[in-house]
Amino acid sequence: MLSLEQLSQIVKEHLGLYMLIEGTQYTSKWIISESALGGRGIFATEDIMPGDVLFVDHPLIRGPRSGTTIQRGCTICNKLDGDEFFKCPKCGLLLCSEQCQNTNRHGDDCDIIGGWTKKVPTEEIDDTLLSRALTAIRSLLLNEEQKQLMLSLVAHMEPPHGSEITRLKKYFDFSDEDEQMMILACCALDANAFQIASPFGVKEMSTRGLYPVAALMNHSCVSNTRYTFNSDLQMTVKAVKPIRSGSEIFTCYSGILWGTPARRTYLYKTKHFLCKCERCADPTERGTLLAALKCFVTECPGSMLPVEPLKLSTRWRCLECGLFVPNKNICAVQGALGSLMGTLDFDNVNELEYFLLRRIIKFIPKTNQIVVDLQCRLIWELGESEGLRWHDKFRTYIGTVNTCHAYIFFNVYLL
Ligand SMILES: C[S@@+](CC[C@H](N)C(=O)[O-])C[C@H]1O[C@@H](n2cnc3c(N)ncnc32)[C@H](O)[C@@H]1O
Repeated sequence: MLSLEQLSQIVKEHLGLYMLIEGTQYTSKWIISESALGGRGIFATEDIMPGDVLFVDHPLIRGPRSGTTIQRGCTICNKLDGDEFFKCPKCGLLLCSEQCQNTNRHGDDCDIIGGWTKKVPTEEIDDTLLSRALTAIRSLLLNEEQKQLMLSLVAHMEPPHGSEITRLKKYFDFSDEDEQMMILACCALDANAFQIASPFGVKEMSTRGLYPVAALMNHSCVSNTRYTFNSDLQMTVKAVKPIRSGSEIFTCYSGILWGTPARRTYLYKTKHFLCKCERCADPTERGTLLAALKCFVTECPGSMLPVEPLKLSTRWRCLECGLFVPNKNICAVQGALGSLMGTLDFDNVNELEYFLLRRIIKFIPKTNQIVVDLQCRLIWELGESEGLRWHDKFRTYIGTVNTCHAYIFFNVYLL
């Protein structure tokens, strides 16, 4: 592990190239330091105002995500599967066009993979597996300093990572050294990678990037920054609220509109920690009641919330009639709601609208994250689809969407 001084130096060099953006010099208003949450974090060295750019990071490695349900697409432009897709005869990577095949990026990928001895003919190589492993494979292209930076990031070793690399050995021979580096890259990616947003409406493979400076930011469910990507996949991190000198600068690893049980479970499963931030500790989540469920007493109009939200086995209590419900019953309802959501076709706007207005609202309070999520999706779709404009539907949603969203964004994100 590098010392804080060594890490700060490498980070400065990594960012140095990008400090001058559109003629503006951004001086850093933060340092890397020990965090009370454990490990390192980023801390303000002067008072920071909302809108201030904190840094512009660029990925050490980027590429397809590694989940088993990954979509099949071009490994260069990320376009999703079509008739014209083919495997590169030299390396077996999936491509959509000669143009993508002729890019430097593919040339680099192909040089590494094409340099390995193939154990089977190219047609028999599992291109989906190769795509899942590709981001880690790209770690072999890093120079020594970049490797050092990647290896200085937190890495999740348990449960064991890199099965996609081990499985590749059925198709290729590569050195133990390469294997070790790719597996370490998988561990670093798991702990630190950011999913890269693609422009709305563009159907692309989901991708991720290892942004090493952003990766040093710890999580808070009431983060004080937000990030955006430009077309070159640079990530700009800006403050969204005043940050006092000496305070920690946070990002949010989970969905901000998820209720506490959903956020904490996600953070535990993916980032291996149980968040204890003040939003997680507040049963009402700053009055937004995002996790609320309807009271189990049929005639009671009340909402139920966890009594001690930081305890995984907490009882829940109705705010109206005071009924206590054991955690296992709450989990059963949450599981059933999750299954119900799993049956939805999110591309079908009419189905979503029917589900929201006629079905789900009978079972959960209007403040619940599922209602909020469906409202967001509908606003998005109705605002974008031809002949289905958001303002035409305005009256239907005005009571719920306007007040609910303004309230949630204000309380959760901005305060
Ligand atoms: C992307 S890294 C953040 C930087 C990290 N602290 C370091 O020293 O490099 C993510 C890891 O930091 C820790 N972490 C981040 N936010 C946390 C929080 N709110 N509470 C506890 N641990 C946190 C967890 O170990 C998590 O897996």
